[in-house]
Amino acid sequence: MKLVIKNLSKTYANGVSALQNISLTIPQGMFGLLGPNGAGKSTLMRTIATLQEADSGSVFLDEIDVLNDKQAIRERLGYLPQDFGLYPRISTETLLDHIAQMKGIGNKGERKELVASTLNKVNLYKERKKSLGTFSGGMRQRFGIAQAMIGNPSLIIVDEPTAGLDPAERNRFYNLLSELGENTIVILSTHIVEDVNTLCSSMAVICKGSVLMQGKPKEALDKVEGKIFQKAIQKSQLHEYREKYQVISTKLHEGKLSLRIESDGNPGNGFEQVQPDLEDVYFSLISTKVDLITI
Ligand SMILES: Nc1ncnc2c1ncn2[C@@H]1O[C@H](COP(=O)(O)OP(=O)(O)OP(=O)(O)O)[C@@H](O)[C@H]1O
Repeated sequence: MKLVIKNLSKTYANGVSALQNISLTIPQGMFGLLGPNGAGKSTLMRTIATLQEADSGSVFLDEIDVLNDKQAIRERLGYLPQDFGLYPRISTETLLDHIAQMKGIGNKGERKELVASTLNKVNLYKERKKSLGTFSGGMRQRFGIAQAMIGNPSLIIVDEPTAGLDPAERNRFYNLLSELGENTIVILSTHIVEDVNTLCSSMAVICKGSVLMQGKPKEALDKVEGKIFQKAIQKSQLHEYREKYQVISTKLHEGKLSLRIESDGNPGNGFEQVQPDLEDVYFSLISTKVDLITI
């Protein structure tokens, strides 16, 4: 099973070109879609989820023509949007039952069992009588996954799901997602590199509506191997260093600025070579398109 996106473009009425000829092949497993704010991730996710129209291009889930056979894809899709609307006063159990019904599970007994087992999987069974309005952010996201996974979808889309979760909830959420990735396509759209690093066997980076890379995280790392150097400088020296070097990221550490640069050879001047991580890959790609360096 794979999702094949070809030459997808979308320009909004205000002239913003959110997707510019995007082509991606997404295999089974967890796929990370990384990009900064405004990259076009949500536009792409909503288009695949048939919630908005593209101007041109095609999307196929195996033989299903996603953009033209919306009903067929909706039956096989689980979607957790970025702003997940809740019905604050309805109990968790009732709402999930309702969603299962909408997804075509007509038999009441079968639905009851499915709702119970799904709530168990996301660790909300004990909370089943509580209304969603009383949930914490992490509980809400776990409910969001429950409603996305019900009905056995072959494609699951989750849009920036870990924003605002504490580390324990984030871990729980990671575990849930990685289980889902075992026999479906799960697209995880995020600007958090750590999410992709932890979970995804393949990935893409998009920025300003274009694909900057796609492949396996390991292949992306190999491309910057031996090219990342680090040095601590004073904040006031940043401008001078940016003139001389290809600065890809900065981090404040104990009041000093830890600078990471990309260089084909050893830059000298007190720079130390470091083992690249996925964040370096991401910043190296993104820095060609947008300036993310601020202090
Ligand atoms: N309905 C809309 N009308 C006009 N412009 C829009 C609309 N939705 C998104 N945009 C613009 O399209 C671009 C891509 O937005 P999109 O929400 O797809 O990005 P994103 O990668 O999901 O960003 P974020 O991480 O901030 O959610 C942005 O410049 C955004 O301002």
